[in-house]
Formats: sequence, C-alpha cells, structure tokens
Amino acid sequence: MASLTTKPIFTPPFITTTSSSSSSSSQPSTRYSRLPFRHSTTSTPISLKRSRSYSSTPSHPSLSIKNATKTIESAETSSVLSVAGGKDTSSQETKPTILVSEKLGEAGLELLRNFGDVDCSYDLSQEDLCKKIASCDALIVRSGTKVTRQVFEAAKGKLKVVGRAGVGIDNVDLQAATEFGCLVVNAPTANTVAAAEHGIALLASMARNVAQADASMKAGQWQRNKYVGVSLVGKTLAVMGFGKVGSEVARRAKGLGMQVIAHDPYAPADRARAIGVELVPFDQAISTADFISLHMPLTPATEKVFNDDTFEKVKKGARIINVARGGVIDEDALVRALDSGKVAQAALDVFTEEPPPKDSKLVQHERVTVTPHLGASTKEAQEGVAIEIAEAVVGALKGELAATAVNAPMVSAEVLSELAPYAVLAEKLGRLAVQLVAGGSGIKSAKVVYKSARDPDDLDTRLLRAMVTKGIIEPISDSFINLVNADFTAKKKGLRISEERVVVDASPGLPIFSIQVQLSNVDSKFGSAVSGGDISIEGGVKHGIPHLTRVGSFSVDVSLGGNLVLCRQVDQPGMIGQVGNILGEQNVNVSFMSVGRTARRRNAIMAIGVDEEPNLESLKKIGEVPSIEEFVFLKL
Ligand SMILES: NC(=O)C1=CN([C@@H]2O[C@H](COP(=O)(O)OP(=O)(O)OC[C@H]3O[C@@H](n4cnc5c(N)ncnc54)[C@H](O)[C@@H]3O)[C@@H](O)[C@H]2O)C=CC1
Ligand SMILES: O=C(O)C(=O)COP(=O)(O)O
Repeated sequence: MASLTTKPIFTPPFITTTSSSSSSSSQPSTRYSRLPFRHSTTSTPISLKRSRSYSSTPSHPSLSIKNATKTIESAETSSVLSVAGGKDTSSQETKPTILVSEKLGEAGLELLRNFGDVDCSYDLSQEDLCKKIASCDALIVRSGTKVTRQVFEAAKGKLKVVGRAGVGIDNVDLQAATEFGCLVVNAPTANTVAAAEHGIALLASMARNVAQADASMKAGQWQRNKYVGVSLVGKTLAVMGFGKVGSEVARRAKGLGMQVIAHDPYAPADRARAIGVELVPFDQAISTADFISLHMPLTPATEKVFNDDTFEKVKKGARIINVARGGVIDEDALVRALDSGKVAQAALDVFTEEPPPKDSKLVQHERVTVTPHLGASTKEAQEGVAIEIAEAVVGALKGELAATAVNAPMVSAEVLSELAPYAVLAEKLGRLAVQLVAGGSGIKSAKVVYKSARDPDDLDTRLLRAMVTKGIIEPISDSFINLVNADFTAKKKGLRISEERVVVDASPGLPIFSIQVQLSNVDSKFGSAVSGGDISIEGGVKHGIPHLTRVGSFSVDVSLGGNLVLCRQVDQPGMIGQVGNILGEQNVNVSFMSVGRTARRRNAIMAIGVDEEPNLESLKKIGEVPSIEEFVFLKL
C-alpha cells in the first residue's frame, strides 16, 4: 500500500476530510465549505427515487428508489440504489399523481399524461394546495405558486419532486424541500431568449414611451410633443447579472448600437469579453449607465439591492428595466427616485407582490411601463419549458438522473453508474456498523475511509458518504435518507461524518479498493469489532457483490447478502460444524462462511452469511457453544 496524495475531497461544512497514507496517516484535517446547492447549466445530474420504480417505463438500473421501510434487502436486490424513502404503499401498477398548479404547455402535459395521473388544478388557495398535496408524488409550478414549508409538511413524505417550469425558484422553500428529502428541479434554459427579448422590448418601448402614447391615443389624444423619447444608440447599458438572460440581453443591446457593461460577481470575465462586454464593480455599473437592466436571481443577497442608497448613486436620469424579480428593488425607494427625477423611467415585468396591489403607486406612476410578468410568456418558451420540466419530473420519478436539480449535490451519470455497487456496499457497512454499537444509538462521529488507487480528483465520494449516512441513520430512526437530505439529516442528528482517502496499490480500473466505516466513542456489543478504540468494519466489491473483508482487526470474506452471524471463538477444529448444525436444525440456510484468525489456535472470527433470520433458540444455542466467546446477529 503506497501513499500518493494529500488532496482534499468535497465535504459539507460539518464534515472534515483528510487524505492519508499507510505510511503517514497523520495528515492534517481540513475543513471545506459546502458546494452551493444550485443548478448548473451543464449536465450534472442526480437521481432520486422513493418507494419503487413506477411500472410504465424501466428505471435506471442503479437508481431504483426503495421505500424507507426497514425491510432488509438482499445483496442481489440492493444493487438498486436506495436514495429516498416515504410512505407510498401503492402497487407496481399505480401511476404517480402529478399536480400541475399553473398553466403548462400542451406538449409537456402530454408527456406527463403518458406517465402518470395528471391533475391540472390552477389558482389553488394555499389551503387547497396543502389538502391536495398529500396525495401527490410530484408538483409542477410556475412563479405563481408558493411552495412553502407548510406544503412540504402537508405532503407527509409523499411528495418526491417539485418541478419549477421556469428559472426562478424563489417561490419554493428549498430548505424545507431538502429537509423533507424532496427534489426540486427547474427548467433553466427554455425561456432564456423569451425573457431577454422581453427585456429588450421593455427597454425600447420605455425609451420611446410606446405604452404611454398608446394609452393616450386610445383616450382620444394626439400628443406628439409630450412623448418625445430618448435614443438607444451610443448609450450605456449596465446588465446587472450576467447569466443566461443577461448575456442574451447584452448581445441584443450591442446590436442596437449600445455600449454594454455588466456587473456579476460570479461571471467569468472571458465569457463577457467574448461578447464584447466589460465586467465592472457594482457602483461603477450603476453610476455610469444610462440604462440599468436587472437579471440576477432573488436571493437574500440581492433582496432590495436597489434601494434609496443605490438610487442615490445612479446617474441622474437613469432608466431601469426589471425582468428578473420584483424583490431585488425596494419599490417605495424607486417611487421616491422617480418622483425626485433621479430615475427618469422604469420598465417593470416583475413585482415584489404579484399581482401588485391595485393602488400601487409604482404601477400607476406615469413614467413607469409595466407588464404582468410576461418575460417567459411566448408560445415557444412555454412549450419548451413545459417539455423541459415534464422530462425532468418524469425522469426524477423514474429514478433517473436529474440534470437540473437545485437542492442536491450533483453527481454525474458516469459516477453514479460506476459507483452503484459501492453505494450498496457503503449502505450495508453503515447498517452493520450501527448494529455493532451497544445500545445502537448515541453515535456522534463516523469516519469513512476510502482505499483507492485513483487520484482523489477522480473519486467523487458524496454519493458513498450519503449511503453510509443512510445505513447508519435509518436503522435507528424513522428518518429516510436520500442524496437530497443525507447531509442535513446527519447534521440534525448531531452525527459528524469525516472522510479519509488512502491511496493504495490496487487496480486503477476499479474506482475503490475498499471502504472502511469507523464509529468512535461508542461501546460495541461485539468487542472483536473494535480496533484502535473504534468500531471498525471494512468491505469491498467482488464481481459486483459487496463483501465484508474486515471486522475490527480480523480479516474475513463474506458476501453481504441476507443476514450475518459473527462469532469470536478460540481457533480450533469443529467450530464451523457445530454452528452450522445449530443453524441447519432450524432450517436456516448458510450462504457463506469465512473464518479469520489472529494466529493459529488463538482468537478467530467466524462470519456466517444466513438467508433466514435464526430464531432466538438457535442464537441462544450458538452462545452456549463452550469455545464461542461472543457472537452477534446482524441484519443487512
Ligand atoms: N420575467 C420573467 O418571466 C423571467 C424572469 N427570469 C429571471 O431572470 C433572472 C435571471 O435568469 P437566468 O439568466 O436564467 O439565470 P442565471 O442563473 O443564468 O443568471 C443569473 C446571474 O445572476 C448572477 N448573480 C447572482 N448574484 C448576483 C449579484 N448579487 N449581483 C449580480 N449578479 C448576480 C449570477 O452569477 C448569474 O450569472 C432570474 O431571476 C429569473 O428568475 C428568468 C426568466 C423569465
Ligand atoms: O422562469 C422564470 O424565472 C420566470 O420568472 C417565469 O415565470 P413564469 O413561469 O412565467 O411564471
């Protein structure tokens, strides 16, 4: 075994990770910050399933989701990755129920109807939504439905996925979704152009007073002098938020002959340069621009980022366009800035409260152009969004990969497929380890050691960590764990999971040589499982089947299917026969047996795989065999 690396691996904030070698295991621990739980435009999927795969289409082989019931899976069946739980007791034939709470394009509805029972119920009150949600597997919303904590609570674990047919997910309580293990997916790309085009439409119509002149003419007026506008060519546009929509607005504005600058703390400068846009600091953007167009998401950091102080800094006579979210502007401050003349005009598609109050000063303001959140409302965008979200929701319900998950760590399809048997191993090791704890609870600290020949950068362990967490927590609580809520649940239960990577000389073709699970500061009901003060078990995957390879300091080799009896005895002839006979008398089939010993005629461990659960009488008889010093029965 050779040490090659000290590189850290990803881990959430409450998880420490080290890399070490067999020769030097005292590398410093490092703490890393959590990866943002947000969508990515690249394909970085995760899978989520709960209860079962629905019958209409085959599920991803490695990703069928099992219920969180404490049923024991055999090694064969547990090659399906259990990443969610719930209380669904429907039969294989039962179709999932998908509630669509806002208008969705027909093509998307068609896809949904081919898969499940679709309930299109628009304009539901919060109370009615909470009533309905208890029988729904999926919910599809646009910006008008508030998916609050109350909704997740009312779902009582049944709701597996919320699909946001659009980009902004500020109307979904992501924290609550995560806590309830509910995946949230969005449709981030299909309405980009529509939103950008609407931004440009508002920019141009505001500059030329189109809406005001139209209203005036319809009221019988002919006011050519009143509606003299301003030109766009040569003016500076500041794009605030240089993401998908912002970039498209920038491209179009350049086509109109405008100078475009942008502010976005996270946008890469080369992407901006490629479009001929300069990225500048916030104050520079707002103080130099003639037009300011907002394209950032609504987050705690962007809420009311345009306020009295900001408007104080804008160039006198600046014009504001907002097709992002109303909440990024303090609307009262904008009214004051308009009244004072600091801001000449505003064009708004989005509002803090939607619809805004009828007497809203902002909406009624003469120099404000408004539209009722129409940015994404083109036929083309709505069809695209509907298909994008229907595919994401159906895929998630089938346990396939969700490329647009917004509240879960992203694990690529390749990683999922390669790690699937190790994920089963990881869960089983977690399950075994927790059953070795005397009393079974009070576990505060677990360490997962991955031995691999691979460079740490090539090994994404988030899935494995989630599965170890699942294995440890589910047998001792009523929680169900999936990729969405594993880290959250561990943290809530005060379980600190650390990870260590040891690089070993093994086949580089295999992602992992072995996984070791260690539990510290707990007593064991099977003293031989303790090594270096910790309960420690280790396993690997052989021919796709998880195997237990070490218990404490004893080497064993037993496939992790069915259940397991571990005995420690003095190494002597006849032991296997004696225990085998006791089990045979009770018609308990022994599937596998392995003996590991420290030295000849000294202590030995016998690991016996059994298909059935031995009854109490057989267990008692095993305990009475004179040379057996301790034994434990473990359910997998
Ligand atoms: N009015 C409508 O119907 C529509 C509105 N939208 C809204 O437009 C916004 C942008 O959408 P996309 O471009 O698709 O999202 P995106 O995620 O591609 O882009 C958002 C950009 O904002 C940046 N950003 C984050 N915090 C920022 C800050 N404090 N200051 C400046 N930039 C910041 C991000 O780095 C990112 O580049 C979202 O709020 C979305 O909800 C999107 C589509 C339709
Ligand atoms: O995609 C977005 O962020 C939007 O704001 C579009 O909202 P909508 O789906 O039209 O209610």
